[in-house]
Amino acid sequence: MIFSTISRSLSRSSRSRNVINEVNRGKALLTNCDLFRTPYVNNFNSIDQSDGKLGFLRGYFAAIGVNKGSFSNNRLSDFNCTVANPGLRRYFSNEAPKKKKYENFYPKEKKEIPKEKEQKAESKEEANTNDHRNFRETFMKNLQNIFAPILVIGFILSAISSTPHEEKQINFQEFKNKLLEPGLVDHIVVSNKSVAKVYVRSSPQNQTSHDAAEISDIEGPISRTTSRGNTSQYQYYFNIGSVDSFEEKLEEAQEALGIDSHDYVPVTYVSEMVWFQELMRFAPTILLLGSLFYMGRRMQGGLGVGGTGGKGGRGIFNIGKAPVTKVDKNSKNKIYFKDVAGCDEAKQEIMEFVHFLKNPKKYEELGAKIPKGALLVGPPGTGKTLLAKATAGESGVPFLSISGSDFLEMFVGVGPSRVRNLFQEARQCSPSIIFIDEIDAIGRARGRGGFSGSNDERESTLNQLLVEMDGFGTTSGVVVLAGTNRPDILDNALLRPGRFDRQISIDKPDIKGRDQIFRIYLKKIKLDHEPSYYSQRLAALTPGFAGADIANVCNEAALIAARGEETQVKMEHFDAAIDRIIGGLEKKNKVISKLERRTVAYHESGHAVAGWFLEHAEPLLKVTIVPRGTAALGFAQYVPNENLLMTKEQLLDMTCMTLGGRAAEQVLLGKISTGAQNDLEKVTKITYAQVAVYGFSEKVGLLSYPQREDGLEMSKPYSSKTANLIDTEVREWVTKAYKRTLQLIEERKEQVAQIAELLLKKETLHQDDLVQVLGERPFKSDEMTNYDRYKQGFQEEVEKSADSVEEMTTEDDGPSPLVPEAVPM
Ligand SMILES: Nc1ncnc2c1ncn2[C@@H]1O[C@H](COP(=O)(O)OP(=O)(O)OP(=O)(O)O)[C@@H](O)[C@H]1O
Ligand SMILES: [Zn+2]
Repeated sequence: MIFSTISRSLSRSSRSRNVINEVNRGKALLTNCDLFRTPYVNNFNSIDQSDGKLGFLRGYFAAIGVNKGSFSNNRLSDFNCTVANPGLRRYFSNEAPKKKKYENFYPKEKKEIPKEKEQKAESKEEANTNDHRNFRETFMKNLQNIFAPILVIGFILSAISSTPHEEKQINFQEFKNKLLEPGLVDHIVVSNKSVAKVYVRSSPQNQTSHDAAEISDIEGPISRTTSRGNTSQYQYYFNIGSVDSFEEKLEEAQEALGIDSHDYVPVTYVSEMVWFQELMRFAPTILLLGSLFYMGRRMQGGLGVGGTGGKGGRGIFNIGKAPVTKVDKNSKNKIYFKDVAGCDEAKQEIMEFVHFLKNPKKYEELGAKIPKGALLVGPPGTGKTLLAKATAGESGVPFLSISGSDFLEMFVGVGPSRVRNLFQEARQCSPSIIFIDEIDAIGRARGRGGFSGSNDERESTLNQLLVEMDGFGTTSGVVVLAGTNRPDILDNALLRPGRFDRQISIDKPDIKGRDQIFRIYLKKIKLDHEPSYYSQRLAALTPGFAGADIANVCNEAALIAARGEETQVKMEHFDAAIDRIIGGLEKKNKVISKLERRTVAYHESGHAVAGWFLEHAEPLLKVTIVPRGTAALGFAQYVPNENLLMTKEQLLDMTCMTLGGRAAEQVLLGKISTGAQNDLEKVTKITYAQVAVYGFSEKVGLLSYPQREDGLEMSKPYSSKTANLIDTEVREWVTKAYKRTLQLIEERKEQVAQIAELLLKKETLHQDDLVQVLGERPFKSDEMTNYDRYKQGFQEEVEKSADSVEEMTTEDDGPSPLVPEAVPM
């Protein structure tokens, strides 16, 4: 099923391509030619996909060198146990140091890749999951932070308040007998109406003040001079039931002792504050306030859902503010145009905008209205975001970047308010540039395709965006760039002049573009040759790859080299990396019966031989029966040329080559298998396109009914009669093509068998092996094919242009050299 993976990306790219074509005044006619522009593979399909996951895991372990024996059988659950088993874990940990090796492949000063990745890792998801994981931890920590001090303070206070003085608790009886009777009581202080503190004279009342003074010298801080010139000390206390009963009892006792009522012990009443108790009284309030504060802090980080995730600073009251990344003059890690290879036209157009921004007067004087925005359109991974980042670095004006989905929030009204705030911020620092990535998240056509309630919110967000871009009271000085790979679903109002005036299309790079992108990424890798040696060959090998795929190839190659304990990355590693990217992981230990292997070999051999002897078929690069990916048992890989147009003959040859596998099965094995399903699917698609879209069929005529990619089409634009006609025509064409293929395979029967046997022996055959068996390919084209380029490189052809591009882009200071070219002076 290799093709399924490719075709998925293909359908995306061809979809956008479709649109781009429309936009580009129907420049390229053959949208479906994408089929042939990607590294084209005919693969043998297996029906059994159930063990895909296990296969993947096994592939992984095979690749990292884990003993196959670890897997006792085919069940996935076994994998779980094996990972839990410490032995395997050791394999993982053994892996760890190897990672360092991988770093070897990047020269030291080039630490950019990890950095870039770090930036990517700031992605919301990751931050959010981290948030959740850490929530409990942080909560506990905060709990400790807040409450531990409170507890400690409380403890200290309580300790202070109950500092063990030498006071002794006594009862009233003792008080009466031991203190009152000998006349030692100086005075009594009743604290808080509950405790009577007895201040004791060191000597009975009748002693001289001289003695008392002597005593006072030795006494501690609690002593105080009494009103009678004597010192007293608080030494005893006792609890009283109530003030009344205490007074009564005291009076009684003094009366009984015959003390004169004038000499009665003076009693004073005080209310004392006990710190700890007071604190405890306020504790609930403090707790409440504390937790409110804490929650508030959490809100700032957590409630900024869809924001920059945990960057913090956005509280619940800030929710209407968009999570913008701002780049200005002083920002570090800037990206420049030289970091974006290819897409020179797009660079020029963007710089034109920057020029508008910086010198508006010039245009306004002539009565020209300055364009408001540009849409960067292109398939995924072609560098739209990268180009926008580079614009930020290059333009020198403040650059506010946000993702379309960041506007949307779970609260109603947040989206529009974020748009308002974004533009407000941009206007404040104008001239400035706003970049909205993946604008389709909010820019989808209104009133279409959605039953969810979130639609209203999205629509009002879009409306606000429309208003901000070209509404009442908007001022100039702000340019809006937006990236999307689905311009077809955008609201028309967004695309009209005055809003996104221009569409800058960034297509998948052609061979030169790929060469340049490879150069950028190869520079970061330790190679055994010059980067240019590889970049040319690799560029020829990877038609249909976007910039992101190319970056991936280079990284993957370095990883594979590291895994093999190599010190340099070589061509074989790049080969393996490309195979892995287009075909998925190798599944060397997939259990395949001998018969199946034979079927696969003959099938692939059929493709190879058919392609070899068909003039317009793509030259084969290699054919393999090593199972790869989720379900493919083998595939043949071609090096397609980047044609913009395809002729009927070319398409016929393609069809026959694709049918070659099934034909070989039928002719040589006498049995057909399900393996050709994918091929047939492809053939059906190509033939339908020829008959119903490209007007190749005489019977159907020069009519074109392009299929809508979103599948929203309910009724066909033609009658059932035409539908019938199309169906019969397609069937006829395929039958004819198959007959032709059968004939070809019949003629070359022996060669097909030879190749198949060789395949069974060697598993992978390259073009050289085929030449040995089949002889040189009988067709020579006058033009250089991608395969020739792959073989020889294309030194002169590219060197000039590459140099000129470098000249153009490497100068950093001063106005970009692109500007004068772009702007008509
Ligand atoms: N022309 C290029 N030059 C250098 N690197 C590139 C180029 N195009 C893509 N890349 C690499 O691919 C990565 C992904 O590109 P980017 O995110 O810009 O793609 P995109 O077009 O915005 O994709 P999407 O539409 O999926 O968001 C970049 O980070 C960069 O590493
Ligand atoms: Zn096939």
